[in-house]
Parts: sequence; structure tokens; C-alpha cells
Amino acid sequence: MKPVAISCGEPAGVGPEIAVAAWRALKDEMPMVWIGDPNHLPRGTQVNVITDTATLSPDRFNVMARDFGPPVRPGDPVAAHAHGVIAAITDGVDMVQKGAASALCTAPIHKAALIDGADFAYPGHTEFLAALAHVDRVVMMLACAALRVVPATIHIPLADVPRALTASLLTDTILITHAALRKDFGIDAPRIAIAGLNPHAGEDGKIGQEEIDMIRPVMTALRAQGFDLIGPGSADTMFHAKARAGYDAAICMYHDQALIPIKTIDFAGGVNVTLGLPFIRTSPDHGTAFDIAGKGIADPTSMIAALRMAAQMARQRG
Ligand SMILES: NC(=O)C1=CN([C@@H]2O[C@H](COP(=O)(O)OP(=O)(O)OC[C@H]3O[C@@H](n4cnc5c(N)ncnc54)[C@H](O)[C@@H]3O)[C@@H](O)[C@H]2O)C=CC1
Ligand SMILES: NCC(=O)COP(=O)(O)O
Repeated sequence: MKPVAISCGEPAGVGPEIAVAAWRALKDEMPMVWIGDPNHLPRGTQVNVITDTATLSPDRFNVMARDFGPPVRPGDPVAAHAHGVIAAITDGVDMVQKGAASALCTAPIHKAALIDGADFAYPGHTEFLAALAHVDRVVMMLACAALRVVPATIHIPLADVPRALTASLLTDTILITHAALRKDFGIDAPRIAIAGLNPHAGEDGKIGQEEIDMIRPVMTALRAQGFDLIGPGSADTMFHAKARAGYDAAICMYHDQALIPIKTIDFAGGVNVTLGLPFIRTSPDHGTAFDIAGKGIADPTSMIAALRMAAQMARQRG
């Protein structure tokens, strides 16, 4: 198997240390290569600098090295690193697209530093990767053993959500999710639950119209094509254990509606995966954790799960 490429993410965050900790846990299970500045790695990391993934070391931390310039201070991001952080992502995409890597696993970025240092025009990896891959529509899924969730709208202000929620967006989100559940998660007949936007899924139009005007018609049209869709449901009652047993993924209308339940149920084990790209991309579900960066206490469980999921998807796709 080709290695999974890991982009370094924000070097002042926990990205470098969780990458090394994950490598220690997984080095006998799967190959991986980290893209970043080796000066940002925890002291004592035994590094093998490579320029070609054909020369991976089996017992050292393989690095595609980039010079980010100024030194890093844990917990204190600097704009001067922005170009390096972005280049690590574009290098990783290049590697998967050329077949030198089997998948891309991204460590968390700090969007503000990228905007300040490089006028980064994207609110997250998801949107940036879609642009790099020239794909109009991608889907963010967060997955753990107990739950898979998809926010239909992603990184936009809450006030903009109702306007952004269109029949076309919801239809594409359901179709992309359905295809990925079959292709990447091995579920032959996916059951997909759809959340309403409003409290009580609109209470038959008494507390909002989006369910009647858009969500139900989209579901009716797709059900007629054979899709197994449940809802629209009240988001507040969709995530307890018995409800979760009734579906394979829940499509939510906005970011926090999807991410609060999964990060509450399994913050340590959740994985962020982008669906609809021409390559595999996973990520830990957490962010840069500046408050604990560099202290050696960051939990690598989510990074380990993200790397395992990337490898599993690569095997599944063959
Ligand atoms: N995929 C990505 O690039 C993501 C980036 N972010 C970015 O991260 C930055 C910080 O975001 P926050 O909302 O503060 O979330 P966060 O996930 O960085 O931190 C929230 C809390 O969880 C703790 N935490 C996070 N990861 C941990 C780990 N591996 N081990 C132990 N504790 C951990 C932190 O110490 C903090 O107390 C923001 O700039 C945000 O945009 C956030 C989520 C994903
Ligand atoms: N809250 C999830 C998140 O911000 C991750 O976004 P992305 O960088 O994976 O697009």
C-alpha cells in the first residue's frame, strides 16, 4: 500500500505531536509520510527526510521536508507560516493525485493565521480541497463507531443557513452521502436520516416552513427513486442511542446541528472525512488545541482513527 500523506496543519497547534504519536501507534500497521518543517516536530523524533515515497524508512518518521522560516512557538500561531501550511496541503493533494500516496490525512489548521499570512480564501480544508480538485460539491462527514453525521451547509454564519439550504444542495448532499456509504463504508442499502431545520422539524409549518417548502419535497422525490430516507426528524431527538440504531448516517442542516452530537458522543474517536472528492481525505475531528500544544498531553486517538480510516478506505477502493 502507498503511504498516507499527512499535512502538518498549524505548526503552533497539536498537529505535529499527534502525527508523531499516531505514527508510533501505527507504524507496523500502515505506511505514512508527513509533510512539513522537521523543526516543528517534538524533540527526539527520529526523522527520515525523503523526496520520493519509494524510499520510506520502516522505523523512522518519514518527512517530506519544507522550510517554514521563523521558529514555532506552541500555542502562538504566526502568519509567516501560512504559506508553508497551505503548501503542505497542496503537496499532499499532488501526491495523492499522482498516485505517490494512497490518501491524504490533514492535521488541523488555524484559518485566521492563513488569512492573515496568505489571504487564504477558504473557511476550511473541505472547501479548499474541493477547489483544488475542481469539484463543485463535496460533503463533510464526521464519523465515529456510534454515529455518522453530515452538515448540509458547512462553514457559514447561522444567519445565512436558511438561504443557503436549497433543494439542489440537499439533493446532492444526500446523493454523495449515499454513494460514499456504499463505496467507502460497505453499506449496501444505506438508511439516511434527515434532520429538520426548525425546532420539532417545523411542527407542520407552525414553527418554520423549510421542512414543507424544501426538505419534504426533496425527500419525496428521492424516495420515489428508491432511497431509504427517514424524517425529517426533530434534531433534538435524533441522536440518542435507540434513534441512532435506525440509520447509517444523519444529514443535518447546519454545522453545529451535526457536530455537537458526535463530538459529545465521541470527541476522542471522531474522524472528519470529505466525501465527493476524487481522492481520499480524512482528518481528526478536533482543532489546533492551542491551550495544550507542545505540552506532550494531546490525545492522538482521533488522528489514529483518521489515519486508520484513510487506509481502510484506500483498501476498500482497491
Ligand atoms: N480540520 C481542521 O483544520 C480544524 C480546525 N479547527 C481550528 O482549530 C482552532 C481551535 O478550535 P477550537 O474550537 O478551540 O477547538 P479545538 O478542538 O482545537 O479545542 C477544543 C478543546 O478540546 C481540546 N482538545 C482538542 N484536541 C485535543 C486533543 N487531541 N487532545 C486533548 N485535548 C484536545 C482543546 O485542548 C480544547 O480544550 C480554530 O482555529 C479552528 O478553526 C477546528 C476544527 C477542525
Ligand atoms: N468543525 C470542523 C472543521 O472546522 C473542519 O473543517 P475542515 O478544515 O475539515 O474543512
